[in-house]
Amino acid sequence: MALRAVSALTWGLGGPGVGPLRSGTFLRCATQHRLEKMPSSIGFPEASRRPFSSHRILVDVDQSHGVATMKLKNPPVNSLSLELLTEFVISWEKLENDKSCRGVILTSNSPKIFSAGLDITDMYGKNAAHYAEFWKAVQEVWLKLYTSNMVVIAAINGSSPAGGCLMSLASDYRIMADNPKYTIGLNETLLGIVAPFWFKDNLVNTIGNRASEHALQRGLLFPPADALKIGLVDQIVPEDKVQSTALSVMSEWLKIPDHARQLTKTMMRKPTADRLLKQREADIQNFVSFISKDSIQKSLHMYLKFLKEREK
Ligand SMILES: CCCCCCCCCCCCC/C=C/C(=O)SCCNC(=O)CCNC(=O)[C@H](O)C(C)(C)COP(=O)(O)OP(=O)(O)OC[C@H]1O[C@@H](n2cnc3c(N)ncnc32)[C@H](O)[C@@H]1OP(=O)(O)O
Repeated sequence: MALRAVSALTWGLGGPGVGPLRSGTFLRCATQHRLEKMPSSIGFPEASRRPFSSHRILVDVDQSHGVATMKLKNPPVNSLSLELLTEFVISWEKLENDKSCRGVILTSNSPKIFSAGLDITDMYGKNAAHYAEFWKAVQEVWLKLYTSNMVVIAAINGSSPAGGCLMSLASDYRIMADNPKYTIGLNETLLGIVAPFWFKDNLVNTIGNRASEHALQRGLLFPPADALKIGLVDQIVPEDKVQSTALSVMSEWLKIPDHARQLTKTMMRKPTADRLLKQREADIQNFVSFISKDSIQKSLHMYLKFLKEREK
């Protein structure tokens, strides 16, 4: 009975005003019925799985439930290199174009590390053209995640500093493994660099202005319990429950009619995304000139040295 009510609502609202979303909505309603019958804590049945992958991205689409799991796979620390970012965009577009895919769980293939953030070696000792290409790819990944029509859930199964935190922030919901050894946050200032305005905007939209001011200036990295307290993550769960919780949360989100959720998401996020879109080229130029400075290159050099030499 409840299933029918959801579908009637969805289709009833699929009028001329939501034209571009309509056909997707019909397809997605069929998926929705099956999804609501799914015991949410189980994995995907083999028969309906359609995996695809590239060197650094593994994707497993469960077609019958309309949910994909995307895993970052760039050992040793899942740094967001130009190659990974490029492959990410290609895989993401594939999912966006797959009308049966309504939600993505973003996670890591490595134990202990969700992502070490932007690959510092892409920001150090390269030329201006490389920095520009790299930054454009960083922008593109953020825009894709932040403005996606799909439900995006970050299953943060390890540490998630800086760019790793940004990917999580761009998701709709964040579930983190409750292990005090893991941390999450925008720690750019600790590297002697500055989080750009759109990292800051995404953080402010998530945890508020005062908490962002504090966290950003000090480059704070929060253990899960503290991240939960300030709203940087939405839920913390035992390490072995991250994926099953993500599936369960996804099934709740997918009960909402797609077009209504998507329009609401757009209403909430478009002004922030537009701020970057309006000055995308200037933002690239800012990054290139900032990162090329001798003082910044020196800071990055020192930080890389610190990472290599610190006691484990
Ligand atoms: C007027 C205002 C103007 C403003 C203009 C603004 C313009 C924009 C400015 C620039 C903005 C840039 C934004 C940057 C965002 C980022 O994401 S920067 C990256 C930040 N990341 C980090 O600080 C994380 C660093 N890494 C770690 O803390 C740890 O590695 C780990 C993730 C916790 C894992 O620890 P562990 O398992 O112990 O592994 P390690 O031994 O430390 O590392 C293994 C090897 O990996 C190398 N490595 C680690 N992180 C990175 C990385 N991010 N990039 C590249 N390489 C990395 C590490 O050095 C080890 O290397 P080897 O010793 O050679 O094995």
